[in-house]
Amino acid sequence: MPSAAPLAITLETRLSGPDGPFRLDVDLSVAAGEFLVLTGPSGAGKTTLLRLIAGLTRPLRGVVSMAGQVWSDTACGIDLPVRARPLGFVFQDYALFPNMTVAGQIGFALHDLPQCERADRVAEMLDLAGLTGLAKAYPAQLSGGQKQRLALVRALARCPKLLLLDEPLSALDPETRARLQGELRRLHAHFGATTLMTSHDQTEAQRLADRVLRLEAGRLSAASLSYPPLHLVRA
Ligand SMILES: Nc1ncnc2c1ncn2[C@@H]1O[C@H](COP(=O)(O)OP(=O)(O)OP(=O)(O)O)[C@@H](O)[C@H]1O
Repeated sequence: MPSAAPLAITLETRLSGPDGPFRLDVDLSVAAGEFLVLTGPSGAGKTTLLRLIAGLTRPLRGVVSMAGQVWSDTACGIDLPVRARPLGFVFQDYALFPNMTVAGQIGFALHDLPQCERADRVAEMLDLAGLTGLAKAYPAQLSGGQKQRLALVRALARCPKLLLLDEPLSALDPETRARLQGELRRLHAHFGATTLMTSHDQTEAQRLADRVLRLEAGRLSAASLSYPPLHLVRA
């Protein structure tokens, strides 16, 4: 079970939804190594919450800290830039560079490593993603599942403390999606990163997560489980 220093989030901001303005007001503690899935209706603020944690969006007020390091604190004027936060972010649309090879995309994420170390690390990540044979391919030559596996290992290449996944599987066909759920859980276990994922799919959320929370109109609540988590089924 996850342990050690948690990710602690107390954030408040104003959002404007289709039914008018509402407040995102979140107080959340996530254990180190926990896999937490956020569900909830469209427009509830799930993506915004991930963006606030990553430092891509500024909150009205609040604090984000991870393993004792304050990433942002509006009261103290602390706001670490995204690149200074040890996190990986995976978006629904993969966000791959179209003119960069598969190996190049991973190497780019490791640009500050010495060349020989970088090559070894790229090879290791390609192997983990099952993409070694496609190292020289470009994103347009990959299937949806391959693109998403690449986006995942690219985000994990630097061994981030925190992995943020925004609807990472929603663009995939059901079969690929089911397969990638197992891949996600495997990579999560391999890297041990605390993981926060958003998903519209209740079954997916409940099978992947250590804990599922529901975000509705900017407020978090516990979601009840009706399916056994995938990792428990496989154990
Ligand atoms: N910077 C911002 N300022 C004000 N409103 C915003 C801002 N960013 C997003 N919103 C609004 O906040 C609401 C929540 O958006 P968000 O994308 O976080 O929801 P979501 O739960 O991720 O939805 P979906 O499941 O459809 O992706 C939307 O109505 C959006 O237009």
